[in-house]
Amino acid sequence: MIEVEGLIKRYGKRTALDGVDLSAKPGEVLAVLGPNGAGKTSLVEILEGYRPRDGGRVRVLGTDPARPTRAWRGRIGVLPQTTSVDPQLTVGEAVGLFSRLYRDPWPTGELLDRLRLADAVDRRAGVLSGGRQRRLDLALALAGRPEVLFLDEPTTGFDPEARRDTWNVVRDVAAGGCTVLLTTHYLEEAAELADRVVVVVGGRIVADGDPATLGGHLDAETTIRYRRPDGAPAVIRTRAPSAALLAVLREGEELGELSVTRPTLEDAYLSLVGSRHAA
Ligand SMILES: Nc1ncnc2c1ncn2[C@@H]1O[C@H](COP(=O)(O)OP(=O)(O)OP(=O)(O)O)[C@@H](O)[C@H]1O
Repeated sequence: MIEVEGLIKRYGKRTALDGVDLSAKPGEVLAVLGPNGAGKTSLVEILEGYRPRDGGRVRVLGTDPARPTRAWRGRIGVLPQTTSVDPQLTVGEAVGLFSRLYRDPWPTGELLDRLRLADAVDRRAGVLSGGRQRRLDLALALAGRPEVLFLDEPTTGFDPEARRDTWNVVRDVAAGGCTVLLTTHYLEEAAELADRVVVVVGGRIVADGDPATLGGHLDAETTIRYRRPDGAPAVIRTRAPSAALLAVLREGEELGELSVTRPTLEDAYLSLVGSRHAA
């Protein structure tokens, strides 16, 4: 669905993408993470056909986005980082207008229901709250039932409930076979949604793997924490958590506040980005 090899993007003397390789299969949800200025938006907008590249091979649904056709555009959905909806249009008008561009659109009423915007159908886009405006943007991205969906920071500024709602929509769309590529600053969002996480730092991919361990980039120690009977805290870091736990239990201790935690995506991300920044 997405194939990228040796992608280069320059702005004057500055190299924003420096030999990026990437691929995504049908129904896969891929999260692109990275600090500000890492090159995420450049990458996504090249794949969407909105920015030219300076080198490398790129195909989305078999087409080079540098030469987009109308038919190809009809098969991809785009949620840009900032809204592009005319603030004077009502929600119903905006979705209706977009739907007419596609051969087999998602029925407007159904789409608005799914995004919890049905009660706002007659409200102007410009007066919606930030979260609802973003959901309207998502409705427009989904209007054509895309095969590949690009989401640039889809839930920035959302409250937790709206974020969970949006995650469910994205999960449903992916379960229907749509490939989703999203950029996000929320590690929780990547951990919840993505089958694969790609970390970009300084225009290069520094890790590509599953969200639990980032493909083994993380030092996979487990932390066991508990309180001894005298109230003193104990912390054990180990690669063999079952054996360590058994050894403690054999001592006959009552383990207060026992917790066993695996490293999180955040740990992996921070260690990757931190070490690169320090380098
Ligand atoms: N139109 C442009 N002209 C010049 N430099 C640009 C342009 N767009 C991006 N850059 C530079 O290229 C680098 C990558 O920018 P890009 O917006 O792709 O990063 P990003 O990871 O999306 O950042 P953010 O998370 O802040 O959106 C940055 O150093 C940025 O300053």
